[in-house]
Amino acid sequence: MNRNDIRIGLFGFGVVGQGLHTVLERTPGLRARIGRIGVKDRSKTRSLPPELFTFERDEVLDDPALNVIVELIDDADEAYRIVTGALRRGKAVVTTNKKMLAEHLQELIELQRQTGTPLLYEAAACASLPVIRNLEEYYDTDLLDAVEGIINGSTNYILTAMHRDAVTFAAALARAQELGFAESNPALDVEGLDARNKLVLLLAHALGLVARPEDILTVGITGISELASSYAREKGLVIKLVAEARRLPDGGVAAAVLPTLLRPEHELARVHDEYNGLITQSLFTDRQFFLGRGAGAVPTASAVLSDLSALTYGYRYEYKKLQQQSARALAPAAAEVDVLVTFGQGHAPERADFSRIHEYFHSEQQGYYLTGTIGLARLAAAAWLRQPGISVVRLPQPLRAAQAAPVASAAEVEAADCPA
Ligand SMILES: NC(=O)C1=CN([C@@H]2O[C@H](COP(=O)(O)OP(=O)(O)OC[C@H]3O[C@@H](n4cnc5c(N)ncnc54)[C@H](OP(=O)(O)O)[C@@H]3O)[C@@H](O)[C@H]2O)C=CC1
Ligand SMILES: N[C@@H](CC=O)C(=O)O
Repeated sequence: MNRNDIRIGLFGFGVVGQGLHTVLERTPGLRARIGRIGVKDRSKTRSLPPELFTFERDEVLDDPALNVIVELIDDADEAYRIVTGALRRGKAVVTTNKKMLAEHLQELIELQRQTGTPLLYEAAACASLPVIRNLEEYYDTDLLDAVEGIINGSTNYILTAMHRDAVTFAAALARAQELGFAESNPALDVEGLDARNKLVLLLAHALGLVARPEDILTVGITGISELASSYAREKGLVIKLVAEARRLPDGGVAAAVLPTLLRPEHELARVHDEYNGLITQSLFTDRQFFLGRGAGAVPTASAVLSDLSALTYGYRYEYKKLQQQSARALAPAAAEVDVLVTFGQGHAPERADFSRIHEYFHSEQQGYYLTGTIGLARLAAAAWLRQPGISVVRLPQPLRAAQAAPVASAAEVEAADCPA
């Protein structure tokens, strides 16, 4: 494929698909044209000539006039069929579907190797931020210790609107949907699952680990309590949904997506609206920070455009960290985290799950909270974590290797004076 002859078979003509059309119209220097568009809904009026559209997947995949497939649909199962079908036909693919990628990453890496056909997905993690290719190429030799970021635009938009502008959760979510930031199923955003899927991609390209999404502890923003918000306000902290992956000294990796209290001087505390921010931590460069729009039509399409351009010079992911690392795995049992847990009477967390309880508080009006240290595996397995009426927010300290300390002694629990 050369820069003067990019013939795109496009799937999806929604927010990102139309964004790609806009971006291509305004990009001199790359002669790309959309040859066919696969969509689903026969009743929709389209802004382009009807003969461009089809409802048959194979009409696009088998069209010999098209030399690249761009998959921009919101159905992960159908996206999987499109992407694997294209790779098996030897057609290079660009996709934005992080759910599909996270669920099938190992298989898709294998398929690229078997077919010798590239699959690029810069927009699937952090939309317009150029993170995947940077993690893959720039940090090829200076090995990364951690990535930490706000990697979902909708939840950041909602939290910003609620805390800065005093908008309700429902109104902020509705606006994020109108603006094209939210997933078609917004539960993926607000329950933290979209951030988790993106973290799977970052783990592979930053730390050389292909994780199963369901193995990553994930808490979204729907349960953040009023008491947690007032705790944040009183301490001068902000709550953001943060995804974090960190190498532990024994070689394992701790990873989680958690609402997190951040100090105002933290880079991520100043990431607002639908913006994303990603911090990398490596041995030689130390700390670096990427900032940019994490959702929306044209910003997302700009990353798709960049992938199309990369294909014209033969670029493909080599999954360099996967080659460099041997047998790296998630190790939640070797990690711990400091959390704020708020709860009401009759909804207390299991105190014995904590290795240390730092503070305990009760307010007649607002309920109870405790702060403490808990093993990541313990927290993930805790039945109380998913109970209504209990809210868990990470304290500002990063994930870290678990200390040898035993779980809270009876005396410590007694001293903390928590209710049962
Ligand atoms: N919106 C954003 O900011 C970002 C989105 N993404 C990802 O990009 C993808 C697209 O998102 P977005 O554009 O917002 O979604 P939209 O809901 O706006 O558009 C979805 C498109 O997919 C088409 N579609 C759905 N199911 C099928 C199917 N079975 N066969 C063919 N076409 C189908 C729809 O067809 P029809 O028009 O007929 O309804 C529609 O054109 C998703 O994977 C999303 O996660 C990634 C980064 C940012
Ligand atoms: N729904 C996603 C869209 C981009 O990936 C988000 O809000 O981040």
